[in-house]
This record gives sequence, C-alpha cells and structure tokens, in this order.
Amino acid sequence: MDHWMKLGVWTGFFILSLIIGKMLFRKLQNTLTLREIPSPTTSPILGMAYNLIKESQEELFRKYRELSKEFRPIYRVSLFHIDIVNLVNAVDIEQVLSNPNHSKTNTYDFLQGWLGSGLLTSSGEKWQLRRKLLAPAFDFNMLQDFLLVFNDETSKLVEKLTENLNESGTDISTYINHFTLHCVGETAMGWDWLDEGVLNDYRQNLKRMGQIILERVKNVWYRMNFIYTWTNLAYEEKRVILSLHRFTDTIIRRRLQRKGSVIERKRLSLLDILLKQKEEGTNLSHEDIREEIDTFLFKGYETTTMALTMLLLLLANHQHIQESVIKEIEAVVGKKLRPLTSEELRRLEYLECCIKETLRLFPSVAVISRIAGEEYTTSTGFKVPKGTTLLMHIYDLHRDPSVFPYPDKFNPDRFKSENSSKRHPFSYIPFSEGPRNCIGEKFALWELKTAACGILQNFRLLPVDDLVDLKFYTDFVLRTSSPVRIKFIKI
Ligand code: HEM
Repeated sequence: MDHWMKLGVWTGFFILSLIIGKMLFRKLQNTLTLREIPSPTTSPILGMAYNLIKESQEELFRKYRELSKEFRPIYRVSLFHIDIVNLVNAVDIEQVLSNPNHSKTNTYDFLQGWLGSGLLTSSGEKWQLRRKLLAPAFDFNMLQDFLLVFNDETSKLVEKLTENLNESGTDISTYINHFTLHCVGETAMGWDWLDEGVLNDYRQNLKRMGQIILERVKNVWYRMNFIYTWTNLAYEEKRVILSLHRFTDTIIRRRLQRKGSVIERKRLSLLDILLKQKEEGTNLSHEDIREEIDTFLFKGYETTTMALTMLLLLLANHQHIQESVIKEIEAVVGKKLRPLTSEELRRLEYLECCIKETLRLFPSVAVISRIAGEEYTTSTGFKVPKGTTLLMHIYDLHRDPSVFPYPDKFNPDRFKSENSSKRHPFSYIPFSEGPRNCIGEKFALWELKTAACGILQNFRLLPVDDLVDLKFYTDFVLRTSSPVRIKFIKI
C-alpha cells in the first residue's frame, strides 16, 4: 500500500469514527433527556422487551393499563436501547396528532407488503393526493348508496340469527364477522355475487395477516428486515399476501370486463369511484387501485366488527339502557324491520350515544403511534427529542377519571350534548383527530346504527357471560381472546 492509499484509508476511518461518535453522542443525549420522564422498573438491559417475549398478549395488555393508571399523563418504557414515550392525556395527544411533522412509525411499514403505500401507510404529498382522491367515496351521496347495502345486510343478519337461535346463547362472532365483511366488501368492490367459499378463504387470510403482523411487532428480531426475510414467518407472509392480492385483483379484473363505462353504473362502490377517476385521466395504476381497496377492507372490517360486538354485549348487560334504545327505535322507525333512511339514522340520537360510549370503553383502535418529527416539550414540561417513538393510548385516555367520572361504567348519557360540549376535543378520539383522522367515521356510525336497529327490532338481548371476565389484547385492532356470547330472544 503506498503512502497516499494509507492516508486515504486513515482519513476514511477517521471520518467514519466521527460520524459514529456523533450518532452515539446524540443517542446518549436523547437517552439522558428521555430519562427525565417517569418510568416503571423493568429488566435493566431488556426493558419491556422481557415482558414482550415472556408474557401473553392479554397479560401485556393488562400491564399497559396498569402503567397508564399509575403514571398518567406520561411515561416511558424501553425496549433494549429504544425509549418509547407513552401519552395518556388530551393536551399531549393533541400536540402530537395536530402536528403533521410527527409521522407514522415503522409498525405501519410491516403493512406495506400487503397495502403498499396507500392512504393508511403513505405520508406527505402522496398521502394528501390520496386523501383528496378518496374523499368522494365517503361523501353524503355515496353514504346514501352504502346505506342500501347496510339495510340489505341487516335483513340477512336478522334472518341468520333467527334461524340459529340457541337456548344457551349464541357466539356472535361468526354472524357479526359475516355482516361487517359483506358491508365493507360490497361497498368497496360491489362483490355481492361472490361465492361464500372464496370469501371464507379471504377472511382466514385477513385473520392470519393480523397475527403475522402482531408477531413482528412483538418479536424484536422480526423487526429487523435482514433477519426476518429468512424466517418461515416471512415465507408464510408472502404466501398470504399473494392470496389477498389475487382476491382483489380478480374482482378488479371482473369489474373491468363488465360491459359499459363505470361512470354509467347507478350504485357505485369505492372501486367504481377509483376506476371513474382513472377514466377521467387521474394517474392511477392497477396496484394503486388495489392498495386503496385493500386498505378500505383492512380498516373497515375488523374495526366495525369489534364495535358492533361490544355494543351488543354492553346492551345485553345493561337492560334498562337497552329498553331506552328500543323505545327510541319504536318512536323513530317503528317495530317492523324495514330499510332505514339517513334521516331516521340521524334521529336515533340515544343509540348514537350508546355507540359513542361503547367506543369510549372499547375503542376498536386502542393505541396509535407516531415518530416525533421534531423536538418538542410536553404539557408537563418534558423534552421529547426528534425521532422518539410516541404511543397514544386511546383506551386509557378514554378512562381518565377526571374527564369521565366512574370511567369503567357504561353510561351513554355522557354523550348527550349537554354533558359533552365542554369536554376537551381530544379527550375522546376513537376515530383519532387531526389531519390523519379516520376517513370512515360516518360510514362506521351508519353501519353500526343500521345493524343495531334491525337487531333490536327483532330480539331482546340477554347476557350470558360476565363482562368483567372478558380478556382483551390488541394488535392493529382491539380484540377479545374468548368468544362473546349473547342470548337472543325473538320477539
Ligand atoms: C368503529 C370503527 C372505526 C374506528 C374506531 C376507526 C378508527 C380509526 C383510527 C383511530 C384511525 C387513525 C389511525 C392512525 O392514525 O394510526 C383510522 C384511520 C383510518 N380509517 Fe378508520 N376506524 C373505523 C372504521 C373505519 C371504516 C369503516 C373505514 C373505511 C370504510 C375506515 C378507514 C380508515 C382509513 C382509510 C384510515 C387512514 C386515514 C388516513 O391516514 O388518512 N375506518 N381509523
């Protein structure tokens, strides 16, 4: 090696050391800044990673609830060397959600193989374009079309429940899953002609996809792409994604093969809206369309399943509240099952309070995350460095006793306008808030109201299991780990 070459190597080595040194110094500085934030005592090196590996998902869910209670409004946990800041109060959460510089975390990257960079997973300019493109699919006129689907599917749900009445109670998951998947499937793609067997496979694949992502979130090694790629789980994920994509591709292709322009169809689905935009010159590839359809299904299916399940369970366990809802339905709609109008839905105000209270106690999306895009100071004076992972625990925010007295009690009156108008706007956020709030909020409310109304016109709901015995866990959606049973008494 000649003199100049040696000099070059040493200079390179020196510059690299400087860069690494600077990074380590910044990491140390950030760690010291974050150490100011209160934190539970955990395993010294592993931190919460120890709990992630060792404990069941139900146990972890319970542990986080305890931490939120003990450390409200803010606490820090660590996973090996990574510090995570947990927020449990309205002011701090507003600070994060209303600032677009705080971006989504890499947990959303785990979804990219399946959902590409669609509305949920994209950011910046691409997200803005997509949000604008999809907004017409959720406007009042489209919702009126979607209501036709909700009405049809409610009739089928009531029919199925009637055929399968069970003295010892019905495990409602099969029925609710079927209802919500059909609602979102038909409104997204107009798939009313689909075969049940194909749908069943699709449902199984969706479920497995959720489990795979949970495993990636839980297992620190699986978070590292260069290790994950070589695992059996990654291999299985590829297979599941292939099936999910094949399903959506087939539907898009079949729709395109139908005669005539999509603009001429009367009852439109989200797919029609996107194809219409393409016909009118918007630059949308087949993959772009598929990723939005898949996102719609992913976000619209299990969130509403959980909400409807918990609404029925809470009503079964609170007979006097169920009676009041039934009285309202009789006054607004009558006793006989029939298609509802949007005006009738609007007038079912007490039912809406029950849905809101259900989503307060059991928000389908229990936690959302962001990466701090810039350094900022929390309401209680702690500095949060740029790049910090932030978890916002909607579940615990909704159980803040200073905002919701007797927080564990099911009390829909909290949402009557006279009781809720003075609350901080970020103290109740089941659909999130700020620019990245849920685009499907109205869709979900209309669907839930239609189903609950049809069911209560036909059945009295009685409890089978005690609510306090239910165990929960969460991945992208809140879930129960045991079946939810209700006794349906036909009237
Ligand atoms: C009870 C039902 C629902 C709940 C509780 C819910 C909740 C949420 C929450 C909390 C977010 C923010 C996620 C985050 O920031 O990480 C979100 C986003 C989103 N939701 Fe929903 N959702 C529901 C139903 C639906 C439905 C029915 C659809 C579509 C049909 C839908 C589509 C979306 C989409 C596309 C986003 C991403 C929006 C964006 O980033 O611009 N959701 N939802």
